[in-house]
Amino acid sequence: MITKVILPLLVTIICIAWYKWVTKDAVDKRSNPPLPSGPRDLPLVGSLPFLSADLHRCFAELAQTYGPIMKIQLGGKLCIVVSSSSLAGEIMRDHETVFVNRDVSPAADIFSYGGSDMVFSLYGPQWRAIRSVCVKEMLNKTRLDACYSLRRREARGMLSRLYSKVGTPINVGERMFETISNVIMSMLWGGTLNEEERSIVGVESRKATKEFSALLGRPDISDLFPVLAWFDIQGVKRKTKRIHIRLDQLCQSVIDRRIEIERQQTEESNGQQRKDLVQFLLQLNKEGDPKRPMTSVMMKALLLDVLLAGSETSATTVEWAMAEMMQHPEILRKVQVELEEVVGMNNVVEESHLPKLQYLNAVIKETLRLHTTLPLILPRRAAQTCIIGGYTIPEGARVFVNLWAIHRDPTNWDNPSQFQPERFLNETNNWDFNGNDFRYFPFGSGKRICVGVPMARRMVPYILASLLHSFDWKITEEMELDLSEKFGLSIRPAKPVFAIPTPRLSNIQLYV
Ligand code: HEM
Repeated sequence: MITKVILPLLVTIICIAWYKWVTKDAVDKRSNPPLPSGPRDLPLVGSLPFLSADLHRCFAELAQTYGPIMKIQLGGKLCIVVSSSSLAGEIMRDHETVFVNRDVSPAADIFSYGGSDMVFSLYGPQWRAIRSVCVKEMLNKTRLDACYSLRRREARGMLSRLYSKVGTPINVGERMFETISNVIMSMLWGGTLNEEERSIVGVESRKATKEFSALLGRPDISDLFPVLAWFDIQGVKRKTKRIHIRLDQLCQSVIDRRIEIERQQTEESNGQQRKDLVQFLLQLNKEGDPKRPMTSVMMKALLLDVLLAGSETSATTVEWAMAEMMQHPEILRKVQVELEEVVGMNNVVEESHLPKLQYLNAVIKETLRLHTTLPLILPRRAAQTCIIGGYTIPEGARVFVNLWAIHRDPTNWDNPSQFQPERFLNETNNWDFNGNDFRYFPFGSGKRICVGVPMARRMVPYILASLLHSFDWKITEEMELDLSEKFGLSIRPAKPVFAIPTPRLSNIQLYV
């Protein structure tokens, strides 16, 4: 009886179990595609020991072996790197809601007052409210037009300072950072502070934002090994907190100053036009409209966002454009010929000239392609497990889109490593900055696309055009020009770019 019933039953069960076990892998693969492949990793540290400091280049090289989507274990973080325009489209457009949040490091968390800003906050009602205020009101055309006199004042100041240094080598990156952050600060609080206050606040905040972006761009053990975060081994958290306190006090002092000014104002002058952005934010704060919330923490977080996100990116773009033109004097000459035609030689550049400066605009587009300011954009975080390019991206993975590699992809660009502004002329595609073409999107794409595009579109060409219209620039043989890159929050030239200015305009009044 036992042999007749139990034995066949047992054999049947074993056969079914064996069949299930054998086919399990195939079924798993069908329903759950595998993780992408990637470089070897070691226990605990992952692939960290095998990576070089300039991550964007290193990722691009690894992609040659592992393909346009790969998995890299950085310490305790599982990272996914995509390096093709089609996969960038899958991440940033097709599955936008899954990847809409940034993967925030401990330093970024401190910088953003725990996500009360725009850059690092979670996608949700608060982010939507801040973003909408920024896009519709703070950086809209009318307000940017109204701030033109502040930008103009800073640009003229830059020309006058350069004029006093003619014939001597200028550190282009430093001067650009100074000028652009002055322009931004002027728009933020130029109507609130007097000249002396502006200069004190300017020096302090430039120093602090530089230190901040160095900290944000540096690999942090607490970020890669969350279990060690408490120990803050490199002291990144401690240093970030220290700088943050300084910047917080600085923003608070500006806000207090504005409150004091408004208190002193008479009834009639109170109705005057708002002159700067602090004034505008304070107004929102007072209104207390729940649809447009603006607490004092949000105000400070937003001021820091604009300062940090706007100055280094824009200044670096001008610095790279200048470096490329030092390398290619024929391109510099073409820009100057265009400026002579559009602006004239007895005049100064105005923002109203910018739409007519097509070659200059092509130079800027090419600079943003070849020297992609944020090479890995800002890493995103997978909110849920998702299939991209036929592979599984697990929930919580940090996702890097290697924009630097996409902007140099030979399948999309001829001679990708050459600086050729002409590629942006005579094209049916006008290669705009709206992030819809995943072959070229220097300002990112989708809901989190750079909110500062309208500001950068005015500031960067205006400053560059002013520099090239008012001065000739040259380098001597001793001033070696090195176009290699240094990886950080943004890519800067590894060695500072120096150039010597000589005035081009005969009317000295145009420099004062
Ligand atoms: C050449 C100059 C600039 C470049 C290349 C640049 C590039 C970028 C990029 C690539 C992103 C990430 C977009 C994404 O995740 O899809 C970004 C975000 C951002 N940028 Fe810019 N940016 C520039 C200038 C500015 C300026 C002048 C401001 C000042 C308002 C600014 C403010 C921001 C902010 C607030 C975000 C975060 C937006 C959000 O998360 O909703 N940027 N930028």
